[in-house]
Amino acid sequence: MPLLFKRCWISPVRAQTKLRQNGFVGPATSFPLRKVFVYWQGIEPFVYVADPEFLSDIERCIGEELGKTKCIQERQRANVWQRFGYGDDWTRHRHMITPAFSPLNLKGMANMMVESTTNMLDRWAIQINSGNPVFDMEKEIVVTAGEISAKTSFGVTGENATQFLKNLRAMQLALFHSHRYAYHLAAFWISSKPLKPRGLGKEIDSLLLSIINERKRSLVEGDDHHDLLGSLLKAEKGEFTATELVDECKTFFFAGVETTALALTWTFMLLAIHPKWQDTLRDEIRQMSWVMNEVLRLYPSALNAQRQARRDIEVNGRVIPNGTNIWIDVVAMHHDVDLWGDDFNEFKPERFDGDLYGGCKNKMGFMPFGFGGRMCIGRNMAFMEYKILFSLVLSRFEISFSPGYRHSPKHVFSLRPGYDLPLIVSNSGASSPYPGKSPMVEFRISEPPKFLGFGSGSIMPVGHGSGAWTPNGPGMVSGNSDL
Ligand code: HEM
Repeated sequence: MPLLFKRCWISPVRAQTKLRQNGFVGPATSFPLRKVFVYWQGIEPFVYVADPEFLSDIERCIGEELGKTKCIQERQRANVWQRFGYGDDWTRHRHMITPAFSPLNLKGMANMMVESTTNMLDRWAIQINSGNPVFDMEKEIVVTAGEISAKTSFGVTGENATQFLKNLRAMQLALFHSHRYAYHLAAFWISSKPLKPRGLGKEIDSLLLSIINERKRSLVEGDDHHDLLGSLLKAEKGEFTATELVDECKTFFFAGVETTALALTWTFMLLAIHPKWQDTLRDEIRQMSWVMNEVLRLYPSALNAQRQARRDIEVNGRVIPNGTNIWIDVVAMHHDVDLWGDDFNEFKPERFDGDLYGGCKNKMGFMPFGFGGRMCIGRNMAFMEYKILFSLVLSRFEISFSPGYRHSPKHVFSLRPGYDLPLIVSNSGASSPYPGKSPMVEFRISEPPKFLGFGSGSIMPVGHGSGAWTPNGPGMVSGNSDL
């Protein structure tokens, strides 16, 4: 007992006193761990939250009461990156883009996903036959997810797609200043004239603008595109300015590409460690959702969510003053022993068997796609891409670890492997449950995608009342709309 007292009380207080004497100030030491406290970034107050109970109360707030944090908005604006979700007219934008994510529209995108994935797998087959079975899986996935995102966002294909992706990747490089990206992108730069990061924003904007103008012309002629831009143009009926449309396209691309690519990347790693799950998924595609949930629990693409109080908000009898930022620590909640139990650090997709929240003691403790009215609008699209990609991969290949892998997840904007993800890919010896054809090709031609879990309307606020994320639907039908 005295040892515990020393470790939990005496030592931290001593350390804190010493730090304060040396001018380091911050929240006071606390035992047990505080899950809600205030800290400052310069003159900006932040309420740190890793308590789902507290979050449940915040979630009741409507969209106008809780916006995105303005200080982060300023930083992103400076980076010519997405603006969606920050401005005062978020409601109008969200309404306008919602139909683009309808089940019918998503179904029209399945072909594009199948095509890009099949191209990747054909490349793999050639490389394996040439005697080199080791792939840097993160790079493979970033390239393919980027291609899928360019196609599904604004229908960019062929030569245009290649040039567009080069520019966008170069812009990502300029944004993230990460040596890892520099490495991947170098390959694209070698074969084309390098772009100056400063000119990139403008170059991408003008490329997008030309795509948008072309698409507006073809829309008049009755051309029907099933990508996100196509649906948006049909819905907005000239209401959006050219700048807004360009911003929207950038949002579609950036919001979808990193997040999905990382979910896929970490899944590859975990499936290589747990080959049993590769077999399970070959037999039972339904379990793909469990695996994706579990991957996003362990390695959430978005490590945190942020909000800003737009008026005084009452939470459990306490008031969060107007203007206060709220920093929600998603990764802390996803790894909280009190919420998940002793096996919280283990890869156990079966915890999602029959439970949308994986047995989490509080459903707000599992929020890979955010929460409330601002929850990720592309989550069903991500699920679709995930399922298509893995069903195609596993019907042809087996994945195993390369001894070169060094496990060191790194927080560079999102959570990514610190030192590549080298994996060995071999032709699958398993008997495919889909002899002669890929499962998703069948899905593509026959029926509406059952797993997408939408309600029936086109404008569907999500996550209201019922709490956090509802992968298969029940909470997705309209409730108290805060749109
Ligand atoms: C595994 C894949 C994905 C993950 C983990 C993910 C996660 C997230 C998260 C955490 C947010 C913030 C939600 C909040 O603040 O409460 C978000 C917002 C958003 N996501 Fe995703 N996302 C994924 C895929 C996609 C895809 C494929 C798209 C499609 C283009 C997309 C489009 C968006 C948009 C437009 C927003 C802003 C929504 C708003 O502010 O109203 N996401 N996403």
